[in-house]
Amino acid sequence: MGGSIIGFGEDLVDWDGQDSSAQEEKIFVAVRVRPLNERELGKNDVSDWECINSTTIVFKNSLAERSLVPTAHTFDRVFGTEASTGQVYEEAAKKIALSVLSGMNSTIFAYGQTSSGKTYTMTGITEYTVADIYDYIHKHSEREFVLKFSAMEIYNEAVRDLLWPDGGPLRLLDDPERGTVVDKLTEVTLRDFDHLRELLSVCEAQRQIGETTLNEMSSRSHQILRLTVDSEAREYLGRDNSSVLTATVNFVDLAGSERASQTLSAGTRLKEGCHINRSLLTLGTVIRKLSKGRNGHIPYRDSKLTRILQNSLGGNARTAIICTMSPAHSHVEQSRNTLLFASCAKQVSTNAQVNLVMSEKALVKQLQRELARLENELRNLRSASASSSSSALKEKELLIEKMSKEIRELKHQRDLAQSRVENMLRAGENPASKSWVDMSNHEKGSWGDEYPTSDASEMTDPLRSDAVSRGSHLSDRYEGVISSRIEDNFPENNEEQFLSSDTSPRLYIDKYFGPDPCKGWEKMAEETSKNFEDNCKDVQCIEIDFTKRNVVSSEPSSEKGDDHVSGQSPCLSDNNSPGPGANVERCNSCSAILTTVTKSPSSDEAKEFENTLENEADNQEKLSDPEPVSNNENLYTEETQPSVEADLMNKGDCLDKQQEAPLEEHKEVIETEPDPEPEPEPEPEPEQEPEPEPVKLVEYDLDMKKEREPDDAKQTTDGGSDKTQDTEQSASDWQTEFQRQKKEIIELWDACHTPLVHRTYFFLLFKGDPSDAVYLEVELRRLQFLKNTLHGGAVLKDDQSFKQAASVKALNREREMLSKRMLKKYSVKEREALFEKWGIDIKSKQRRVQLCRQLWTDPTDMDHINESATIVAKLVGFKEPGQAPKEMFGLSFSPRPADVKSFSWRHSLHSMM
Ligand SMILES: Nc1ncnc2c1ncn2[C@@H]1O[C@H](COP(=O)(O)OP(=O)(O)OP(=O)(O)O)[C@@H](O)[C@H]1O
Repeated sequence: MGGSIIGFGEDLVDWDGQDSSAQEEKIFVAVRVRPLNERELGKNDVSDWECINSTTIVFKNSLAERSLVPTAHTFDRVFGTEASTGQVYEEAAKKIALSVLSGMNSTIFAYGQTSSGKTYTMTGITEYTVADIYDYIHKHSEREFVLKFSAMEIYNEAVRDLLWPDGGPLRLLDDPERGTVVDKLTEVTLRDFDHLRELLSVCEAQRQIGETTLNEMSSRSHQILRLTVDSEAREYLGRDNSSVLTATVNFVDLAGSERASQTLSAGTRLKEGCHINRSLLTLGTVIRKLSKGRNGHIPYRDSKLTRILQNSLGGNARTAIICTMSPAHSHVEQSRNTLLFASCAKQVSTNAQVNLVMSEKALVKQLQRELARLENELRNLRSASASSSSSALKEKELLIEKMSKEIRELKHQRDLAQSRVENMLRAGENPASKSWVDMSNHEKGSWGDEYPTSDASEMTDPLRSDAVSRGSHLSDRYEGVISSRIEDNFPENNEEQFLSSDTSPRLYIDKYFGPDPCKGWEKMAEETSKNFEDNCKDVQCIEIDFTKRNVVSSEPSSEKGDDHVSGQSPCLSDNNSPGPGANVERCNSCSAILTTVTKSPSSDEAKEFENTLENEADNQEKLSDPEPVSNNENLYTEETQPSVEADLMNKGDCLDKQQEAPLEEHKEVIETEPDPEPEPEPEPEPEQEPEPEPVKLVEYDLDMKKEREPDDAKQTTDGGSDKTQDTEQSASDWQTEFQRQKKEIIELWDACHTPLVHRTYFFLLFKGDPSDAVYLEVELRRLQFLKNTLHGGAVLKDDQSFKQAASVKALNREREMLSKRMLKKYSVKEREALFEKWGIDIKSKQRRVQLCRQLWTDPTDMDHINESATIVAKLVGFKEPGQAPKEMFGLSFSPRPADVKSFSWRHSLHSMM
């Protein structure tokens, strides 16, 4: 034997290096010319045909006839009169017949006119094949083989069991998986070769034979001998991962076509001849139609012969047809018909594949492996994207560290200032204490009169000096405001109480101005810092170019605050080129936070703040306004720290909203937002800026948080700064994008021939939760890569995912495997309902396969997709739609990012592309 079976065990099996997956190949067609028989020789008949080489037969008669018909015919193999049956077997039948050992169905036909040598040839081929099979079995003890034999004949359109001839005609049934099945056909498990020989003898004896003028022993029926070979590696016997190769080889000895005039038949023979000719005519029609590319209806069902042999006629069995013919001139017409049939058969393709029957557990394991592979792919993609942005993350961490340091510094300075104030008040040694005293004396405005703002620089108090050095007199104003408030409300003669050692002005501030807005600020600031850190980590993939641009272009300042910005932001770079627009939002947020913390207040802002304080009703709200703060303006800082915190918190809240807002919106805002920096002429002139200044980006964020100036009121209203609205908008953006991405993924699945179980798994996993964004992205990226790979991109031929994705055949196999599970997973009623729903005739053949072939075929129809996913989920055993089958497959997806809610899918998608 020339071939060998390799890869036993779990792997598929090859024969002679054939691919184990389904393969399309043409029917192998050979022609055998028998010698002139005695009758023909007795009539001095001459031989019209000659095989001039191993593939060509030529007609060698008169010139007149030669001009009308083709004289040379080429086939896969032609055998002249001298060829032995052994040779015919070796060169035309063996390879295909023995495919049965590698799990492929096969069929060997003999076709030809009566008395041309069909039975003579097929008997030999059957015996040679069986001998080789047993020879193989003996040489391969590592596998356990089970051979089963059955035999039937179709006589006058009735199917007879040759191993149980008295059983009466057999019915044909349509089985969705196996095709046409002969009901109740006897199948005998063979003990050994001798057992088979005995059975062959029985068949021979049982077959309908009659004497005709042309053949004393003419077969009056089509005979089909069927040998099924199951094999399983002994090593895996009874184990979970065992799988069985199972295939059938058919030996078909057709009845011979005949002419009543030639056979001089009448009565029974004539009737037989009619049936024979009719079924052969159908066979010829089937072959002719198949040879033309299966256009139109293939009349398999017109005869029992073609119904039974449907799998061999353009189906899933490797097929060889040996056409026998007489060379006699008297049969030239029949011979030409035979060659015409052979020529058509040559064009017909079959699609054989290895029939590997897996155990349930093996099937689950295979699916498990597939899912594990996908999980691994996801992980790799994720880590690849993470590492690509690790430098950005580092910068963010540095920034966070610096911010924390700054906060600590601010806290320290605030505490220091506060204690100084209190000490001074207690000691009554500075103007502040005087103010309190004055207040108690009801000297309205005395503070402001005695210590006008312009004179503040003359004071020696370090706090004031510090404030003055910053160019701001807010502390004066602030205290003045406090004094006037207390003047109005403080009870008379309360000085003693007020100045008592255990009483702090803060108590009064609390009492008359509401609770300390700074209370708990440190904690909140720390938390905010932490949140910010998390957010930055979450968006580690954001691009930093744009942010860099912001900072570089920020208003130059010698102030410490600006140093903070330039020293700690990841945006620090001299790279002025704007980054991708999609990253603007996040960067805005980050830089805005920084700027809010570090920016010095302007005198205008101080005034505004003062006005704010004067408005008691709005006190709390105003204190929370995100006014810029100087880290050195202690009092001011103290009172405005909540602004920083509120701003930070607002940033956090609106982070996603900003990220998901369309870029255009941002551009527009960037270009139209007024510059809040103090200007002598504060008229904003955005059009004067040819390019949006980075500082404006920062300002945009600030302004998003604070109330607009009165003249900006309209803008504020129109700007839709309402947080709820933004949140809703953000949610709706996400949903829209989610649906779009899901649709794209579904289409890519289809284009990449992704396994249905995989599709279903992910489809059910994605429920529209923003926390699934990362999975959605990774899957999308994976598919886009695969699609590029499949459609002309850089192709890694040996890449496993490429092979898997590219395999339509694998997908077909998966469909078939799924169809097998329908019996288990659906009741008869449920199946019937499904067939009806999916437009499949409940009596049609292979209806379960038909249904599974329809699953996931229309990526544009979401109802179809939903139903497909539901069915696959049920077949595979997902407990319920939406429940990821991790338990079943023993999978544990990597934990999701801790804060995926703030993960910007849009940003990461852009950054990954
Ligand atoms: N290649 C051959 N060499 C020698 N004898 C042959 C050859 N082919 C056929 N014969 C003989 O021709 C006769 C008819 O052969 P066979 O019965 O196989 O024909 P058939 O095609 O099966 O006919 P039918 O269709 O009528 O059953 C037999 O006696 C057989 O031995």
